[in-house]
Amino acid sequence: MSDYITFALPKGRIMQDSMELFAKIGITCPEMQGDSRKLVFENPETKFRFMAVRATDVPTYVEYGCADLGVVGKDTLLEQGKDLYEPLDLKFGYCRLVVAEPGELLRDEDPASWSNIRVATKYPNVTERFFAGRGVQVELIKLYGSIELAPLVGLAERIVDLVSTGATMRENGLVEVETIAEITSRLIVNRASLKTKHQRITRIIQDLEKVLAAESANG
Ligand SMILES: Nc1ncnc2c1ncn2[C@@H]1O[C@H](COP(=O)(O)OP(=O)(O)OP(=O)(O)O)[C@@H](O)[C@H]1O
Ligand SMILES: O=P(O)(O)OC[C@H]1O[C@H](OP(=O)(O)OP(=O)(O)O)[C@H](O)[C@@H]1O
Repeated sequence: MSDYITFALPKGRIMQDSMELFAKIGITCPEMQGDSRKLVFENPETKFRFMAVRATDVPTYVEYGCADLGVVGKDTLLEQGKDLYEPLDLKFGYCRLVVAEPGELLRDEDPASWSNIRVATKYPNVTERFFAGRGVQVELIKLYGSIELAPLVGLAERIVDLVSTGATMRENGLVEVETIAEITSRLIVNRASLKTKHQRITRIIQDLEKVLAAESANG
């Protein structure tokens, strides 16, 4: 067993928020500063290792134990449904997963009357579950990015995607129909690591919990 604690972190927007939070409990990695194409960074003094991976791949690295811990959006967890321990809501990475369609289409119809629709999304499982709960049949079109383009070119009139500032929807003439879920980033833990590295991992969770509680008390 490695004496390192390994984190899988998404390369994009979540990486910086994660490292800023970890610094507050003394987890740092000087090797990560500066531009680099490296994918693994280590702090040999404190025995922490950080892997930079695609956001959607974080749960896989943690599930297979290549990483003991990971940070990932709740959207990805809802979509993948993997068996991971999810002890903490880290509160950053806030956005919403919504159903949306062109504004002019919403003016002419009532979404409550939908019975059979086509939806483009990066989140087919969440979308199918959501509409199944409403008794609406969906034809799913799986996309990997720029979902807002689909209604503009007639690929699908409706989409399910993330909204943060709302700028992407607005600039593409789309409006929200309904929120499916509020999203934040979560800490996830490999179940075996929780047993084999119990003391160090429990300490990390408890320390983070204290920082998050203090931050929410300070507004
Ligand atoms: N506009 C946004 N504002 C805030 N958080 C967001 C936004 N878009 C995505 N997120 C959150 O950040 C996570 C990672 O998003 P990011 O854009 O870095 O990766 P991605 O390119 O969507 O994923 P991948 O690289 O795996 O395809 C998302 O899963 C979500 O939880
Ligand atoms: O409400 P806004 O602040 O405009 O943000 C929403 C956009 O951000 C995300 O896309 P991302 O930047 O990850 O690119 P992608 O479409 O390639 O996934 C999301 O999929 C929306 O397109």
